[in-house]
Amino acid sequence: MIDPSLPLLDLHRHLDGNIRPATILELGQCFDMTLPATTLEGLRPHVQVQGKSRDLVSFLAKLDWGVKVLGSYDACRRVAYENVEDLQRAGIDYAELRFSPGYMAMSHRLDPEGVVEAVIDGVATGSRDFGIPAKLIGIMSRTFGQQACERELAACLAHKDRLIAMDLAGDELGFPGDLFERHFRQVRDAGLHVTVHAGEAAGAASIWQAIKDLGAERIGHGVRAVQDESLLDHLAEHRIGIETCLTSNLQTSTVAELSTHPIHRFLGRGIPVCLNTDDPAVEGIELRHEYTDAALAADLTPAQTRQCQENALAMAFISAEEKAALLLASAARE
Ligand SMILES: O=c1[nH]cnc2c1ncn2[C@@H]1O[C@H](CO)[C@@H](O)[C@H]1O
Ligand SMILES: [Zn+2]
Repeated sequence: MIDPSLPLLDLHRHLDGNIRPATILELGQCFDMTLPATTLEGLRPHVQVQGKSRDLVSFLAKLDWGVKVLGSYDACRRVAYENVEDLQRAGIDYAELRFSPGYMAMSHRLDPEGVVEAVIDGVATGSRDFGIPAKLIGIMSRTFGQQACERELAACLAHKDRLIAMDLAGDELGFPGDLFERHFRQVRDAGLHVTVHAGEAAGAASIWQAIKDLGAERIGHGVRAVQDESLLDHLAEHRIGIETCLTSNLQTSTVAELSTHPIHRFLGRGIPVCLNTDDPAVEGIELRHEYTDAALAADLTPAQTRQCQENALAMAFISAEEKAALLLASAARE
């Protein structure tokens, strides 16, 4: 359930995991590409998870067509802009949109720094046109290795004043966090916040590593924290928030069913947890679904979903003034 007197925030949302199927079709035509289908219905199974994926890596393959059609910086600007329009349509009051410039640049050999500029521009224009505040988090896609992540990071740091944080995403089992310690040293030196995808495909040790060695202030997914009591204590004590994505966890087969999702344990231990979408277009859901249907399937009470809304505000990488403004705006709507 969503409490309308509190702001609705999505803190874990991949902009490049939220490219509209209709836009994929149009851009594919525009760049003269052969797509797996020529109609929306035909394309959907190639760009949207149907039921459950076998594992994280097969889920992630569904994002590929979305970035394959990014044949120009204008195309990148367009999907960034549409992402903000989607926030407005979804009734979201503030979002932290994350994107992997190297992944977006890859298929058409664009310059990742040009992609960063296009995304910044598209989101800024969208924010202005749709009246939704949004901030950007740069992603290093671990799936492509240490060097590719160096290049992604350099592209992001060239525009560090327009980003609030850096993240590490992709194949957690194949590319463990210890490969990226020097990358995150640069991130911290640049004064950016740190959030890391950890404890999704790998275990609690991956979360400890993200906190201790990469400097994570928030954890994406963090499902496997439940394996380690001392980690649960640490998360609660140090106010390290978990960005939970219920439907994503189900679709990646990270959890077998939502009724046994560890979010209850996290909330019960006083760990800051919030609900998020992850890759809305790929999952075929929006944030409202997470707060209603998915929350219901996970047996969350209205008091608990309300707590998640409050936690999201506390966890957001924005100033106290910006948080107060969001609270004020939602209170005024009552
Ligand atoms: O649920 C997820 N877990 C891990 N990595 C993810 C997830 N969703 C998307 N990406 C990764 O983020 C980058 C694009 O923003 C890509 O590397 C994609 O594989
Ligand atoms: Zn994610």
